[in-house]
Amino acid sequence: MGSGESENERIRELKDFDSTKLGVKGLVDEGIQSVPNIFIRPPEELSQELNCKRHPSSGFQIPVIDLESGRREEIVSQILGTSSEWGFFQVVNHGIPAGLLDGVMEGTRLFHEGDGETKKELYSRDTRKQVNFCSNYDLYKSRAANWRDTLTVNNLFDGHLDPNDIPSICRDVALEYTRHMKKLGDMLLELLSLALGLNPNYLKLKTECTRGWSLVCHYYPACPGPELTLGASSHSDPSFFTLLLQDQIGGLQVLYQNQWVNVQPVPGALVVNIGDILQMISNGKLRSVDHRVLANCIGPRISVALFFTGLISSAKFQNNWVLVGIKFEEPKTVLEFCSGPGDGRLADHCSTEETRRTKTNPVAEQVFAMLQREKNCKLQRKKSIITVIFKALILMAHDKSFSHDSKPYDEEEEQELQFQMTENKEKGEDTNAMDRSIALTLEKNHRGISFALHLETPPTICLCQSFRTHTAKAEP
Ligand SMILES: O=C(O)CCC(=O)C(=O)O
Ligand SMILES: [Fe+2]
Repeated sequence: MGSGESENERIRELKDFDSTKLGVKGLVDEGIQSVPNIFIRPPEELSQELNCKRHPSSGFQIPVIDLESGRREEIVSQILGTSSEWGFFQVVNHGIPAGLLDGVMEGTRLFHEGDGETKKELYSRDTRKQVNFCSNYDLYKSRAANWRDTLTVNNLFDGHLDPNDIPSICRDVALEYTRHMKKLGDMLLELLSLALGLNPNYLKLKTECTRGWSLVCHYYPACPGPELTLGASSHSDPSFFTLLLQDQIGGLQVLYQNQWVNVQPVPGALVVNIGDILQMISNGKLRSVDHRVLANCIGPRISVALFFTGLISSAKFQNNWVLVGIKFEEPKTVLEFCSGPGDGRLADHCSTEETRRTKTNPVAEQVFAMLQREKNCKLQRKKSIITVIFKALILMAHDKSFSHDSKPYDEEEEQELQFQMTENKEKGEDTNAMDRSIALTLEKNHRGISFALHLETPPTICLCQSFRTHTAKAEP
């Protein structure tokens, strides 16, 4: 079979799988005895894997932090140490009732093992829908599908989540779980702020990141050929940070010193991992580390992740964040970050030697000048200005000089980082709101970070949310 033909065959298989709307669990229920081709990892990846141990027996262990032990300073220092070294830690004595942890796992199991019709109705590839069920959000983009199904509940817009959209079988427990976890999230944000040498309320007030969240309930069915596929491919989380509850089966691995290290299940513990945004705004002091989940023949494995992403909401605009340079390569960092005139505290704490030296940023100044001049211009014009700004940001990330009159970027870079511009959907009394704020998504590697640009005085670029955008496009 020629490569064109085999590609067509693959797309047909993907579509067949997708159209069942029952995910991997549906395949298993049908009694399949081997792993279908669409799930099999590329040969070079598999052979690489065989060269290193799939189940590492190294002595490495992700730190487990007891939140009720000893002095706060000690806990803060442990969190700083592990967040900068591993990007991961586990917490015990976190205050979430054991019954609630069991309840949310059971709710997840009941949903995934429950009524097929409910699953079909919720099946969608639109990751921004408030509630959706899906197998492999990146099905048509990834090289191999993962052995996993997922129910997602999104609370990304202020007060927009209608509890009735959550499947009744897990509705109450999901809501109670997120209420409790938000409190824990806020407590961890205090510790993370202290770890960065900031006022304990700093990250909570500046990012409001625990107000917007995605609850992601994974189900990894038992797999007939676990060595051929993965439960979740290697990725870093596009969140501020993530709180994860896993069952006792195991399979989650973290990349540490170029080795995959198991995140050993600890009864009652929650896994905390730093996401891309916290890595960026801390200029890499806190690390967002790649992790993955192995497929397993003794499943199902269940895990529940809560991504704190921040709200998409005008409340963010009051923060006056100005983000003037980001870097997507490892280590992902913000080259320059400040939060409005006279308040560059986070930048002061986290900026690199280089950004500290060049306190004012020529690109930022040009951007501000442009925005000030164009404050009352039409939406179309604003969009083109924003495009220029983002090209500037990328250029900064690539360390090139930028002039708004010259041709500021090369086409290849533009292709690599695709722009998607969306008008801010926010509705309200104020009919001008849409004209005054524009959301924009910067996408790389099928993941996106979205920013909102507010054209009031002072003009601000706000980091709104980071999310996987790969589902928005490329569905054949
Ligand atoms: O299931 C797990 O243990 C991890 C899931 C995960 O990494 C994610 O949802 O981003
Ligand atoms: Fe993850």
